[in-house]
Amino acid sequence: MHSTQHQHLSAASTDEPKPIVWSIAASDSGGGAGIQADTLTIHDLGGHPCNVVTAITAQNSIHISQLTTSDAAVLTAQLNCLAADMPPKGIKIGVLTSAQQVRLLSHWLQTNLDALAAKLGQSIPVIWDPVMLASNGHMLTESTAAPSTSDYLALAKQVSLITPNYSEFCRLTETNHSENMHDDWQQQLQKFVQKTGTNVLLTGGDQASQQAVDWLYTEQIEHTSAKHLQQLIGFSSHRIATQHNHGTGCTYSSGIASAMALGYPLLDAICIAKAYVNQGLTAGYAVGQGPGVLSRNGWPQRLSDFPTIILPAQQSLLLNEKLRFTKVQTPLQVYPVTQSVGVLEQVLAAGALTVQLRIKGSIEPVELEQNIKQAIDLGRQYQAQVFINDHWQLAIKHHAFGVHLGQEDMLEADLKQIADAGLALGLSSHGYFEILLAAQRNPSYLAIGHVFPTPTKSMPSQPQGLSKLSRYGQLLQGKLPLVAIGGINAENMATIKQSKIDDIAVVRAIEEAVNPGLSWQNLQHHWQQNQ
Ligand SMILES: Cc1ncc(COP(=O)(O)OP(=O)(O)O)c(N)n1
Ligand SMILES: Cc1ncsc1CCOP(=O)(O)O
Ligand SMILES: [Mg+2]
Repeated sequence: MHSTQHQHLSAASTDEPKPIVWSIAASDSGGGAGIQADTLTIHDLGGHPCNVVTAITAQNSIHISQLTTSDAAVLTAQLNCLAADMPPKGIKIGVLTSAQQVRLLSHWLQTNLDALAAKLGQSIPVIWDPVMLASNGHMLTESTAAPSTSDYLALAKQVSLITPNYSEFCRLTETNHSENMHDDWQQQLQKFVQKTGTNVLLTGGDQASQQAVDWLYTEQIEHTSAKHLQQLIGFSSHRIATQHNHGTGCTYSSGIASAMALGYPLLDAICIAKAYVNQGLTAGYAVGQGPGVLSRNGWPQRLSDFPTIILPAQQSLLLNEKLRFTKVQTPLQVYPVTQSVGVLEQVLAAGALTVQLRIKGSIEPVELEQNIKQAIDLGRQYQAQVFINDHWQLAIKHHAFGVHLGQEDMLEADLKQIADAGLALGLSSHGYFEILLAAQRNPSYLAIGHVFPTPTKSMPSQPQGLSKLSRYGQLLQGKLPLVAIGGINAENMATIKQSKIDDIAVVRAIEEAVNPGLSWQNLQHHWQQNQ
């Protein structure tokens, strides 16, 4: 790659305006948690931090010696002043010390959030970390003016996500807290989410298990497959043994707010923030005599820092067995995807070694099977890798080289049967969450899309763009073949090369060409030239 192209890519990501993220939280004079942890997180992940200080603590690494609450006028002045000039693309709420503060903020959000969102032309994610107790055991709510459960409920209804640990969740739901959560925590979680209409991420930080699992119960999430709504989803990582964990919860919630402010949907933002926390804990360090703080090392890029995704409703994905799919034998390079057996034959004759038959719409079963069989026979004739989209049973029946499945199909199909039949498997993904979920199935290649806007398919996700694509490329480079798809053509294909993605898949660039074979050769030539 030319050095000018490298410069172009880094300039493209740094030139983007930094999204403003508000942290509404308490100051930690020790610099490990609260406003200070949020500010470091927001900055480290590429946002501009703004602060609304709810309280000032005199605090070191061992204890809090004083807590001074901001009064209503001070709180309101900060909120209004920022709203007038620095509207947020994400908000994180931390310590609120009193019933008055909780009520004030509920009311302020109810009155102002929609107008701010309208001004920005997008919804504003609000992440509430209902911290009530500091990690050193100090109460952060005033005992004489503690918020009631109905105060908390009113605020819960104004936010997009709440991130309590188990004991905070018990306080929010008025359940008794024992050492470990009660057996019925799943029902409690579901009930609370249904009552408030708000997503809840029950964090496992205060549990003792070897795996640190955070359980999300979803309600409404923008730009996300309907399959993941009203569902329980686990985000699991090995618990990192360190005492330098002061500020973990603040970092997690402000990390989610920052990633959402950068345009990642909620499920992706949780993956990013958890990886950021794990990265910080791994290199945590002491700053006083007590527990130390998380290290700050920028955007997480190590796959091992990212969580394993658990979907309890999808029994097929709970298989412990690692499935082995046939590997792709040659790089996919420019990978044509077409609904026409005629086009498929033309690109094979022109030299394409990997192609996909993607038949959509209503078609007689007999004709469908005939088309699939013809495509597979052509693959044999040209010694090419023919993938069949969606129809995995027919692909197995007629011994295709491989099957391509979308995220939804992946949850329904019998992947073990595909692996046992010796077929290759390509999986689609649209962002970090789906990438991690698909990568856990060990596919032969992973498609990432849609990179640019495309009329070929309507999807809940938004176009990924080149900055996000580069991040996915950095995360997975060398781990499995990566294919970019969506809106790619001769004019923009060179920009994809900068993102460390190995291959590209195209529909219209081939199907709409007067001569599909020649078009494939031209695209392939340009792609190889940019090596
Ligand atoms: C190479 C490649 N990538 C992505 C897709 C999309 O597959 P899927 O998500 O199953 O959507 P449909 O193609 O079925 O609409 C693909 N076909 N090929
Ligand atoms: C099937 C599919 N999946 C993600 S984008 C896409 C369509 C890509 O089509 P085109 O190359 O015409 O933009
Ligand atoms: Mg499909």
